Amino acid sequence: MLKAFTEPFRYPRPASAQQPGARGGRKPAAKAKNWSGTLQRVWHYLARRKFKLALVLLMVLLSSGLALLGPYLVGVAIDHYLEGGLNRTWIWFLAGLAVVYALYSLTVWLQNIWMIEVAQETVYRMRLDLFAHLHRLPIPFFGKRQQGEIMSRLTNDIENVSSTLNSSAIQIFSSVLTLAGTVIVMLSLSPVLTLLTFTVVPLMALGMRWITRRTGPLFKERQRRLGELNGFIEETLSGQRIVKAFSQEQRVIGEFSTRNDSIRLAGFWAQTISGFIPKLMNGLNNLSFAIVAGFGGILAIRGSITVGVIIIFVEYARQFTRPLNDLANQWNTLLSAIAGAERVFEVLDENEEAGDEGASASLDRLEGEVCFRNVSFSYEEDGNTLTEITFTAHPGETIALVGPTGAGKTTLIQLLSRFYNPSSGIITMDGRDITTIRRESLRSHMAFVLQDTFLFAGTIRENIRYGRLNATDEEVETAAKLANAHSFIMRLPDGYDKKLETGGSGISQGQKQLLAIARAMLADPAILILDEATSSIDTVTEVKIQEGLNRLMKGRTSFVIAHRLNTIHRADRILVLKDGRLLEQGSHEELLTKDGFYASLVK
Ligand SMILES: Nc1ncnc2c1ncn2[C@@H]1O[C@H](COP(=O)(O)OP(=O)(O)OP(=O)(O)O)[C@@H](O)[C@H]1O
Repeated sequence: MLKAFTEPFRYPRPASAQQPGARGGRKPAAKAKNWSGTLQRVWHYLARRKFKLALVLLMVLLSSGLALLGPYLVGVAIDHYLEGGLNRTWIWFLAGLAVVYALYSLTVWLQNIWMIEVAQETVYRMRLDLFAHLHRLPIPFFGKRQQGEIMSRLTNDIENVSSTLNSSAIQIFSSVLTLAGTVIVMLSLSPVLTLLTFTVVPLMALGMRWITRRTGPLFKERQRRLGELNGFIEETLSGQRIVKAFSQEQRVIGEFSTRNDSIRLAGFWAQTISGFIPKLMNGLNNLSFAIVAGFGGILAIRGSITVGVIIIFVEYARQFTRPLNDLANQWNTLLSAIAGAERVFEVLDENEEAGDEGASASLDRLEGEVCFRNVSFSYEEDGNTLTEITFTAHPGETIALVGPTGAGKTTLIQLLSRFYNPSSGIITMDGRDITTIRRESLRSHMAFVLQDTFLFAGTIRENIRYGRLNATDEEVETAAKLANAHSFIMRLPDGYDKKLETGGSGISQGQKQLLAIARAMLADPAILILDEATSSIDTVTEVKIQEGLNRLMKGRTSFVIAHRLNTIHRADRILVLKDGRLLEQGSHEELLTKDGFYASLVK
């Protein structure tokens, strides 16, 4: 029972937090840049549950105190037995000991569940804040970073913080307390025996340092290679069609095998070397046990200490090496959690979509007049993607954007929807500078039908309703009818309730386009942005799409990135872009007469 009592309590770690191979919680310590700042911000989250946290701390204090009291009472009980034999007082001692054990278990259990509650609430908030913040970040942020990398902050890094808060944080705190308490009680009982017990500490520290210095870089290397392997898996799975189309399966499997093997090797050495830690600790523990027993025995024979004190020291010697071991184990976990929290805060510190601070106006109505006045823009510091663009689109007009690849057609649309702000010049809608209008309000008057229509996992009905969330079922169906999507939807097994998988696999390219048109129809915008599909669609569907689009564009100012000659033909105005400059503008006939760049493109 004594052993069970003094056995260090291990907080259960969620399976996902266990690093395969990082035995004993020894994970690579990614370096945190600003310790105190990060801890303060984590504290800010934790402080939401101050009362619970205070209870946890109280329980940690109590359990640490009880952990010290147990062995002490055992020693005293033994001395008492040696002196007075089996009597009433001795029975009371045993009963007291049982109460101490029970209270210890209770306090540990309470601190554990309360801390889990606080930790889960903390990471729930952090996750929510991060996700909401990601949705307020400007588009360039997503261009600069890999999707997988952002995802890993939302999942791995937050999980790292979560598991550390769940377990390591209080384990470290209670280890420090137990260690301090043990040393104080040991010193008060026998300073000589305390010093003798401590002779193994420098050996432990040196041994641990020697081992962790070698395993740290190995675990880190293993994590790095694992990260690279994840990237490789993600890439090959999402590019599966290309892998198969070019018969690259064997090469891909070969490369995977090489990468996999390098992880195996790094993991093998990291674990083999770190496997010495428990052996070393055990050996040194036994040594300190022998020292206490041997020298304690001599001291007892001389009468300077009692047998009970030797028993207490034996237990304490065991007890103080454990917190040391725990501290060493948890340290790396703590460091990597701080680094994880830092990565989360790094994203939280990213500026939200710029420019909305001064944009307080909202648009109740929009006629749809769009003006570009000397608009220039560049993605990079230097260079110009668009230069001095000036044109006016009157309400209800269809504007076709044409030009060779890389001319700046998409960029012009990005500026119009305020995904980016112009470097110079001004864009107005109904005469108002669009930088003064809140983005949300501005975009509520716009709808997009893009080449790569994104359909979410959900039913067809839900996907169309994305255009206007409060639309009724009837409105959804009316929009689908106007978009020419109704007939194909009705032919599907579950009609409007057919479930689509992410990306809309299961329906054809043309059908996706029809759904996108229905979605835009439902949004009923004043301004429409169309990116005409370049992929060939069968003639029947093509006609349906065209009909749907014609109905959609009626009465709205439409910008079409046009690829088909008949779309361009029908446009009220054509903007001809080349190398970021607006070379020509006018109707098809006007531009042909001009016999410039457009005429040469048509020819
Ligand atoms: N996020 C970005 N960061 C840096 N440069 C970019 C970015 N997006 C586009 N560019 C560059 O800006 C220029 C204009 O690109 P844009 O996509 O507007 O051309 P486009 O006319 O739409 O071409 P396409 O018809 O091929 O789609 C190109 O030179 C392109 O390389």
